[in-house]
Amino acid sequence: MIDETRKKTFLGFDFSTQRLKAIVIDDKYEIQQEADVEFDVDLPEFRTAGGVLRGEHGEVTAPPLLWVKALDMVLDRLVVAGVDFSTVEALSGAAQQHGSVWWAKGAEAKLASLTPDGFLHTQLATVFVCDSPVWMDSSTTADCKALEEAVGGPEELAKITGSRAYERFTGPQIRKMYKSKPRVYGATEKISLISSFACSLFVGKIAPIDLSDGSGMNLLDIHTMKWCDKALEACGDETLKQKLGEPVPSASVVGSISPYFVQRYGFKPDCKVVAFTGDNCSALAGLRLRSGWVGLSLGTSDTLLLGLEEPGAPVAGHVLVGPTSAPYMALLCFANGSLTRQAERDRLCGPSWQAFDELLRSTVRGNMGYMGIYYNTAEILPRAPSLRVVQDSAGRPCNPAPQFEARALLEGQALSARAHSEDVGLALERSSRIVATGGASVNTSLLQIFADVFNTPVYVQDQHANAALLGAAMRAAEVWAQETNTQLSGSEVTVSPVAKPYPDAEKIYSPMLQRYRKMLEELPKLN
Ligand SMILES: Nc1ncnc2c1ncn2[C@@H]1O[C@H](COP(=O)(O)OP(=O)(O)O)[C@@H](O)[C@H]1O
Ligand SMILES: O=C(CO)[C@@H](O)[C@H](O)COP(=O)(O)O
Repeated sequence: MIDETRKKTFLGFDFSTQRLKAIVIDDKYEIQQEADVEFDVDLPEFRTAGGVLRGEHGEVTAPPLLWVKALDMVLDRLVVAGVDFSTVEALSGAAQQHGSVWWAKGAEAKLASLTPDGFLHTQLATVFVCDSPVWMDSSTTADCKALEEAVGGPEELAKITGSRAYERFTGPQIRKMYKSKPRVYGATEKISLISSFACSLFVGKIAPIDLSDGSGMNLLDIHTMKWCDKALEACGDETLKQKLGEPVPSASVVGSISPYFVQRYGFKPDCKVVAFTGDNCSALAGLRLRSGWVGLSLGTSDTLLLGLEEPGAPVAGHVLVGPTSAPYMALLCFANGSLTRQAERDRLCGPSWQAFDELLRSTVRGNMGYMGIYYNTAEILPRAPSLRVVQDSAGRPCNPAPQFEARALLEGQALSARAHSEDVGLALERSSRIVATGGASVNTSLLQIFADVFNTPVYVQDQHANAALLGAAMRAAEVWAQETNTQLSGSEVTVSPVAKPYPDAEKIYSPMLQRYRKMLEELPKLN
């Protein structure tokens, strides 16, 4: 029997690219406490830039111990913020997608026998076989080709797994490890996604991969919800299935919290741990999009999200298993999001969003014909290397004044999002809305540009600017309520308009969209 009078809270985490965030909500979804740890700033000893380490040939990794140490830190920050962990009924989390964590032999036993008087990071220092390849990695083109060929071509792979082969997807990443570092592969007991790795820390055993994040691997059959044997065979040996474990629905309780957290932080022994999922999946869960609404996540990457009733067969972008009620979700991901905006801002006017905003305000919509493509990192959509292309109104290469570059950058990002969303059949109607979330969703000038370019109003959620984080805590609450047969008195999440398209938006941006498509066609292609 659940004691109705006792205070009940739910804890959510987001292990995203640049930081670890944590939030405590009550059973009415009201936010109680929050804390975060910024990897580059708070944990400089790992020497990351934007949360990652870069190699010479497109390899991008992060040390998993960084995330473990960040968890030690964020929990201590929650203690300082006054969190009473004994009120937490359930917790869940989100994480940057596609990255893989390679556990050494004996790791599971270690997770089960942590002593409460030590930090996690000191006790888990030797349980990882290597650094984790993350979603910005673009070094697996050959593995993508091999996987597509083995399964019967890119269209066939997309039909089965929801995506053609993408460099950052975990299947090609595993194949690269298997082929180029067989000793690392051989020494690995289990392979987790970053989401299931984070969940494992809480549950004290290797946690299962959830179906929604699991469909970002090019390994899962999104129709049968089982691993695709042909894809597994192409990416590893006969031990791969066992290394990955059986995937579970995202709304599963994977266990109770491990004794470590009970003894060290005062959690209840029956605090439930709900499967962790991908950050975009969690954002979709947190945004509660209605029919015709589209999510726009402006984190390190920019992504477009929406719920789907049917999987379809995408020509570009991804179909994932849905994290909540919609059976499937569509995802488009642009690698050059906030970090590119931030780097260009620094170059053009120094480290102030206000100064950047002043630059924007001294230009007009349509930017007098100046247009640009700014890829500071290899782009995912379209597949392209880092580059910069800036043109004047006659289509000539140019080097315009900073204010024109500022607008060219943001208009270019929004035009790219519109062009690619149209290409996958996403048609916005008069009643449509874009609901923005993520770190850059506080920037109303950026949201105004998206509203104009899409000719669609942009809203933000009233409760929190990070739907992935809020979504994690909400999923914990909902799955707990279902499991314990409890009615949540939960208030509805609400959204408010922040940017409305100007009446002449379509007239300005429709011809620019045609020009932008041409610029995209002329980009150098990756092999
Ligand atoms: N006012 C702002 N305008 C534009 N971007 C912003 C603003 N404030 C923060 N950001 C961007 O938000 C990004 C972090 O967003 P966040 O959603 O926390 O990323 P992630 O979840 O990928 O770690 C930073 O890279 C920063 O550039
Ligand atoms: O690769 C993808 C989605 O396919 C990225 O969106 C990652 O999931 C990183 O998320 P953020 O840290 O940018 O939120």
